[in-house]
Amino acid sequence: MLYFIGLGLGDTKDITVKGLEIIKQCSRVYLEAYTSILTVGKEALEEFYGRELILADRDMVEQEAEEILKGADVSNVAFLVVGDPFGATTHSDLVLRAVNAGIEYRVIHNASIMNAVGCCGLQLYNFGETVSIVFWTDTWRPESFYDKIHRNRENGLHTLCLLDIKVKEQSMENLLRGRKIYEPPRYMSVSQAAEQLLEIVQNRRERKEDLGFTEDTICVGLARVGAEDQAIRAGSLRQLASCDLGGPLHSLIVTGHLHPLELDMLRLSAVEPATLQGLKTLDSSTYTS
Ligand SMILES: C[S@@+](CC[C@H](N)C(=O)[O-])C[C@H]1O[C@@H](n2cnc3c(N)ncnc32)[C@H](O)[C@@H]1O
Repeated sequence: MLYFIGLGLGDTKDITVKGLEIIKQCSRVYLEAYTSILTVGKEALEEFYGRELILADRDMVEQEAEEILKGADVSNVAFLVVGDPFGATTHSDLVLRAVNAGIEYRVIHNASIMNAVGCCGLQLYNFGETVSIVFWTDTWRPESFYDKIHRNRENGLHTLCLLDIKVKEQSMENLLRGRKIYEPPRYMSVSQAAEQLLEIVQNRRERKEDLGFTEDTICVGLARVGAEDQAIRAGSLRQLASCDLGGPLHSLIVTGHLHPLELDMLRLSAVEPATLQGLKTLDSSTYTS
């Protein structure tokens, strides 16, 4: 059996009892290490689970999947994923490979960033399509995520923006020389994402194009959701561009239509209370309906 086990978002202890019991009786345990991270690190997980973990990077999962599947038809193998195994990243390819190889699989779910963002007070029902914001380079500066956010806002919906993670990247020089030397990992911060969005707003303004949102649109920055030191900041896009939320991982929400209850929740984490002050509120009796 191949088990896909979600580890949750915070620390070692967020694994479910069921997940932990399964890990303890698996012959091999892989830790997927490229779509998300737990800031506690691999060693802390190994100590808590009492098991050695095999790091599974993108190359291993995408090109050497047979290695992971080896023997899973006669013994139990676990594939650990931070968050939920099917939250944002589906790992469908590995599921299909297992099924094609006649290997049974089972999923042990856990909290995902896809639902935990509700902690900022925005209703999960009011979110549209999730987008990924990628690190720009000198020569590659896509703007497609801006259009998706724009479309969500036209429908009054909030947009969860997942922010780029770069692990095991090679510099152009090392790549060309075939040297397996990797750059330090990079995790996009809320301020970096907001900077890129502000630049797109500016570009579109110069090109006199339709603006889906501006520097004054209310956004929410979230960092290390689920961890003891999680941080949430609500403010304008411009304010979030100069907001330091500390270590990874970060997510950004661009709000759509705000219900008064959502607005009151956002006020609890306002960067600058005055920014959210002018926006309309409802009489609190409305909340109970
Ligand atoms: C591919 S998604 C995560 C998928 C993961 N399996 C899950 O269910 O949460 C990775 C992105 O989600 C966001 N993210 C994940 N965990 C987070 C956390 N604890 N706090 C804030 N953002 C987080 C970051 O933007 C990160 O780059």
